[in-house]
Amino acid sequence: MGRIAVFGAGSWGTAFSMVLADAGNQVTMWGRREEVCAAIADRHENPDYLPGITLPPSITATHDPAVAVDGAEAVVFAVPSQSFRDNLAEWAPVLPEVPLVSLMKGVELGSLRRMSEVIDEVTGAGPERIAVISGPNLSHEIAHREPAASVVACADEDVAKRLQDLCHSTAFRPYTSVDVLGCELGGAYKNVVALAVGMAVGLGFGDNTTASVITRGLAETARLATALGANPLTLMGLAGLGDLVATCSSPLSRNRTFGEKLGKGETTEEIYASTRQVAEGAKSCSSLLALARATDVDAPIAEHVEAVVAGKLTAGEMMQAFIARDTKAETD
Ligand SMILES: NC(=O)C1=CN([C@@H]2O[C@H](COP(=O)(O)OP(=O)(O)OC[C@H]3O[C@@H](n4cnc5c(N)ncnc54)[C@H](OP(=O)(O)O)[C@@H]3O)[C@@H](O)[C@H]2O)C=CC1
Ligand SMILES: O=C(CO)COP(=O)(O)O
Repeated sequence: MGRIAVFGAGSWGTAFSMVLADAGNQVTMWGRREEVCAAIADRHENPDYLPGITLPPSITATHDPAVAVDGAEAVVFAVPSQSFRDNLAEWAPVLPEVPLVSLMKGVELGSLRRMSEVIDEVTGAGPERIAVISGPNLSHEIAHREPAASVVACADEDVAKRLQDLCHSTAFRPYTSVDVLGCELGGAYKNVVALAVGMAVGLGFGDNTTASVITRGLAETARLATALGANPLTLMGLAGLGDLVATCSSPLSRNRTFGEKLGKGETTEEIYASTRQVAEGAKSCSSLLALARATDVDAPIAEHVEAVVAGKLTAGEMMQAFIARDTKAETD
C-alpha cells in the first residue's frame, strides 16, 4: 500500500484516515490547529471530533502542508467547501502530481462550482487526476468500523481503481464510477434534503412526511444532475439514494440536526453559534438553487429550504407550501 496525505482533521478527514490506515496505508493528516495535530500524532486521538476513538499508529499529523504531502501517492481533501478554494490556493505550491481526491459535499457560493471543479481551477490537475469519494458514510459509524460502502469516482477508471484499492478495508467497501458530476451532485443535494427532513422531524411529523420529502428530494436531485449530464443510475446508487437515506434517517447527521433545530424554531444564527461542525447544506442550498435556476430546472425543496435558512419562511410554512404546490404527474 502507499503513503497518503489527508488535508482536514475534522470528523470525516479523521475517520477516512482510519479507513486508509486499516487498508494498510501510512497516512499523514494536515490539521489547521497545532493542538489537534499533536493529539493525533502523539496520543493517537482526535478528542474534538472523534472522542473515545483510538487512531491506528500508522496515522500521524502535521500543520505543515509540505510535510503532509511528502512521498504521498494521493492527496485527499476534507475541509468545509466554502473555504476550500482559499485553503487549496495555499497548499497548491507543494502538491505533487498525484491523484487529488475530494471527500467534500458542497457547491461553492457565487461560482457555483463543485469541489472537483475548484480543484481543477486552482491546481490545473485535469479530470484524469481528480477524484471524489462519496456515499452513505457517517463519520462516527465509519470510525467505529461499522460496515459501509461508498463510490470512488474519476474520469480515468484506472485512477478510480487504484484509489479503490487504497481505501478497501475490512469494513469499508468502495465501488468505482466515472460519473464525478453525479456523485458530487448527489452528495451536495442530500444535505439540502436532510435539512428539509430535519425540519419535518422538528415539527413533530412522522415517517410518511419524511419518506415523502426524501423521495421528492431524490427526484429533484436526479432532475438537476441529469440535466447537467450525470448518469441517472448514479443517483439510484450509493452516492445518491444511499447517502440520502443515511443522512436523512440519522440523528448523527449535522444537516438533519440543523434542520430539526430550524423546525423547533431556532434561527440560523442561533444554530451556527451552537456548533463548530459544518452543515454544508445550509450554504449549498443557495448555490444548488442558483445552479437549478441557471439550468432551468424546478427545485422546490432547495428553494424552500433556502428561504427557511434565510429566515424568510418558517419550517411550518415550508411544509404547507410543499403540499399546496400545483399538482402534477409524479414523473414530470
Ligand atoms: N462527517 C461526515 O460524516 C462526512 C462529511 N463529509 C464531508 O466532508 C467535508 C468535511 O466535513 P467534516 O470533516 O465532517 O467537517 P468537520 O466540521 O467535522 O471538520 C472540519 C475540519 O475542517 C477544518 N476547517 C474548518 N474551517 C476551515 C478553514 N476555513 N480552513 C481550514 N480548515 C478548516 C476544521 O478545523 P478546526 O477544527 O480547526 O475548526 C476541521 O478540521 C464536508 O464537505 C462534509 O460534507 C462527507 C462524508 C461524511
Ligand atoms: O455526508 C455525510 C454522510 O454520508 C454526513 O452528513 P452530515 O454532514 O449531515 O453529518
